[in-house]
Amino acid sequence: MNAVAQPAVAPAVPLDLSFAMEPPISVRGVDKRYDGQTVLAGANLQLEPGAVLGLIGRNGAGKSTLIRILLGLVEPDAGQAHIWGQRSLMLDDARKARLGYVPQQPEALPWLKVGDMMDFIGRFYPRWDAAFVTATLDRWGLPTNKVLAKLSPGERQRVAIIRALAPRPELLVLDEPAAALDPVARRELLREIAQRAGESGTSVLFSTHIVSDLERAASHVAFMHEGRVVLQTELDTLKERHLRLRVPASAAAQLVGRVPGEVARRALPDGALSLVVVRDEGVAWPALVTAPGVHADVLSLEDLFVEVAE
Ligand SMILES: Nc1ncnc2c1ncn2[C@@H]1O[C@H](COP(=O)(O)OP(=O)(O)OP(=O)(O)O)[C@@H](O)[C@H]1O
Repeated sequence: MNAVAQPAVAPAVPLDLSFAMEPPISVRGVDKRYDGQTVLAGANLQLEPGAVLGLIGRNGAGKSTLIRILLGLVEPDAGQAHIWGQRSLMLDDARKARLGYVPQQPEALPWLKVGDMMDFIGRFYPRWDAAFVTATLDRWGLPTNKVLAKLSPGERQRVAIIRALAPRPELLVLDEPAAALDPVARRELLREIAQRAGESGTSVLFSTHIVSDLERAASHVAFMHEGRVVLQTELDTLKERHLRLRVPASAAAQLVGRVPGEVARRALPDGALSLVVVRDEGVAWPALVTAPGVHADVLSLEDLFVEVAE
């Protein structure tokens, strides 16, 4: 009898859930310089199990670099990044198998047809959901018989998203997943992310500069500015815990040092100050909030982004 060639199937990853209690992502005091330029300066980030964390920041703020460091693809100059309690540079197979990543510009295996690439990659993942791949390629109108290199950037990004979701990851990291997507595709993606987090408890980190995407999908938001995460907060309590204060020039001149809970400060043309302050749950606002002439207002997510990123 002729031996029939069988596809090489990766051995099943032993089920080790001992790390499930650890935070999916923990980044502490990470520094990175490129060619003498400081890109990350003491960046911290924490993702709790089941949370959907949107990482927002302007172009060049350091989001992709932080993501690459936390995945162990780039070595930091200082500080530590951990995935489920293990150093990102030394991730074991059990953790890698439960991690999905969509890079900003997916470029892997461009010579393969979409369907062949999915079949090939699927062999490496014990929990690969082939039915999800077929159904989602069809639902998102993606051709299985087209070579990846011939897809549009948006189509390639959607293929990369399906590829990252198919192994049913418990941690999903997406670097600007919506950048090349049209508004309809963006909504579909955000719905998929929110559904995964809600139904399967998948923890998600995605970077973006689109505030409305955060409002649709995220439970938490981290603002990145000039290489640091300047603020990380829950979206539901954002409005109760943050205030913008307009401090008139006369009072601003007497302000010595930082105000308790201060997260951003901007000098206004007339000598007044615009301050953003945060308070912990159950803690009173600083006295400055009710000082004569000080005007306090509640911030929208977009206001807060503008205040911390200016
Ligand atoms: N490999 C590299 N070599 C040199 N400089 C780099 C490298 N990677 C990133 N940088 C620089 O680091 C800075 C931060 O880049 P990064 O891609 O992390 O920012 P970002 O917040 O993701 O930006 P964007 O929103 O535009 O994608 C930029 O000034 C960039 O030029």
